[in-house]
Amino acid sequence: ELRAPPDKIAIIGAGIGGTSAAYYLRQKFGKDVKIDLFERGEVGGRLATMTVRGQEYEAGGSVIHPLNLHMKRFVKDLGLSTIQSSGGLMGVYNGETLVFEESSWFIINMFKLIWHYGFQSLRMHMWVEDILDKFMRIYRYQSHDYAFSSVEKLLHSLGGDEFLGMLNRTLLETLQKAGFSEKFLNEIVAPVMRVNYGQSMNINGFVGAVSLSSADSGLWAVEGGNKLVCSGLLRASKSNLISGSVMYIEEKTRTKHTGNPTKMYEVIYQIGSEIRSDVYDIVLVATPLNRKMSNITFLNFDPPIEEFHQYYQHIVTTLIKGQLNSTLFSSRALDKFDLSTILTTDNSDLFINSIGIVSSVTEKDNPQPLTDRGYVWKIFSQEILTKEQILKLFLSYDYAVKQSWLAYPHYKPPEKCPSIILHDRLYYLNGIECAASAMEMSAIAAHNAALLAYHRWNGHTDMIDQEDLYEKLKTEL
Ligand SMILES: Cc1cc2nc3c(=O)[nH]c(=O)nc-3n(C[C@H](O)[C@H](O)[C@H](O)COP(=O)(O)OP(=O)(O)OC[C@H]3O[C@@H](n4cnc5c(N)ncnc54)[C@H](O)[C@@H]3O)c2cc1C
Ligand SMILES: CC(C)=CCC/C(C)=C/CC/C(C)=C/CSC[C@H](N)C(=O)O
Repeated sequence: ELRAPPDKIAIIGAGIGGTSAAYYLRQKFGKDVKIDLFERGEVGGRLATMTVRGQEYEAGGSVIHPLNLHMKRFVKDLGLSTIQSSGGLMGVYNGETLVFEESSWFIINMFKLIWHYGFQSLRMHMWVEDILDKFMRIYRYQSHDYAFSSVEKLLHSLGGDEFLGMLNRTLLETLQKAGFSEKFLNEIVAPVMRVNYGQSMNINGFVGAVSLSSADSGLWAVEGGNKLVCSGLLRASKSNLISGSVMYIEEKTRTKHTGNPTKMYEVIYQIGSEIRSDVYDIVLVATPLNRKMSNITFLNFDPPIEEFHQYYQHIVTTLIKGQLNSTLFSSRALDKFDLSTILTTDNSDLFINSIGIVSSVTEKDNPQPLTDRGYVWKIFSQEILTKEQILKLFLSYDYAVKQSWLAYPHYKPPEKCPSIILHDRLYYLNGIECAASAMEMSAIAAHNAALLAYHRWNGHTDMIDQEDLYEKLKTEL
């Protein structure tokens, strides 16, 4: 019942979304389809490293959850190795003092948490676990080849109205309703949102839960850099990398070798000063669609493709090798200061969101000071740090590098996610970021888009937007 596979597929963007789409499209459509992957920057996109004194450190997407099964699978299939994220002790600074400090003794830590916040930390853990449990259903659905035509339908199939409700309410509203105290929210939850998404608790409840899951143990990264997954998937998918910038996509009618006039997509792109074009049966857009980030124009579509104006949050990653000025945070001298990560509260009025010691992408053990004059610290801030600000943070430093990002959507519930199907055979992956931006979310969107493109090409409508999948697959056991 299968139609002949398409001749050519284009994917725009070689981040984790685009490269995993290439991998899954190859699995579904087989070896004969030609897959072109367009990338105007570096393969990896928001997975990138920066170098300090000859060592590489993650500058963008850095930690992966132990239950992120697509990322786990890629690493295994590609023969890559992993590094466990080193714990270290965390403290929370409110602009005046450290309102919470972890202890290296598990039991003392427990007592501290209970003393400060009662059993809220445990309740929060259970709340996140319950959401993760439902979220994990996606792997079952995808392993049975089911696909969804919108982000909302995908989320509904996992967690029903509860998940859709989370998209439409702020994390603050959701957690207040669940009875968490102001103190716990301000001193623990808000700092986690600031380090992960550079935003307040006014982000949507779903991305809030994803963010809180990063407090689980067992986080990991890829040895050599997470971007190795992208270059590995590109190779494994036997796709053709075109290092150029896509400017326009236009619908065109072409006569194929069968002699039939066929609707196709012309992709017009720039390499250096040269403009080229090629036509494709299927196109997947794997980059956020907005003027600042991808600047792709859709020409002559009837009806026109909707314009996307999603605003992405500006975040700066700065890496500094130096000696922290611990007195900024505590009256203790540096030799008594054992925190390796400092988060900040929303009202801290500080020019940073967080600061923490980081390991290089090859360090298997706990981070080591590069010389006796200091560790490498990673700082997240809304704006580029001035020299005066760096000198406030460090007693001395001898190296600083920075990278500015349009990092993730500026979350503002209620969220209306962009469509996955932009046109007949034109698909958009990054709409999923409106629910939550993370490597695994891009991989899930990529697998879904590959399945959707495959089923729509072959007319398998029964594999798309099936309701009650959880119950159906349960009885299939
Ligand atoms: C600072 C930071 C920290 C993060 N930390 C984590 C983390 O710890 N864990 C986690 O899971 N996630 C994290 N994330 C989020 C994660 O990195 C992203 O969700 C994920 O990498 C997005 O991948 P993507 O492939 O969808 O998009 P991208 O990586 O943005 O890929 C899109 C690609 O398309 C290319 N492109 C754009 N326009 C065009 C065009 N016109 N023509 C050709 N190519 C084009 C771009 O150059 C880019 O390479 C972090 C992100 C940032 C910025
Ligand atoms: C998608 C699911 C279920 C889980 C992903 C959990 C996760 C790893 C979230 C992190 C998201 C994120 C944007 C983190 C940014 S900062 C990361 C880190 N603290 C750093 O210092 O770089």
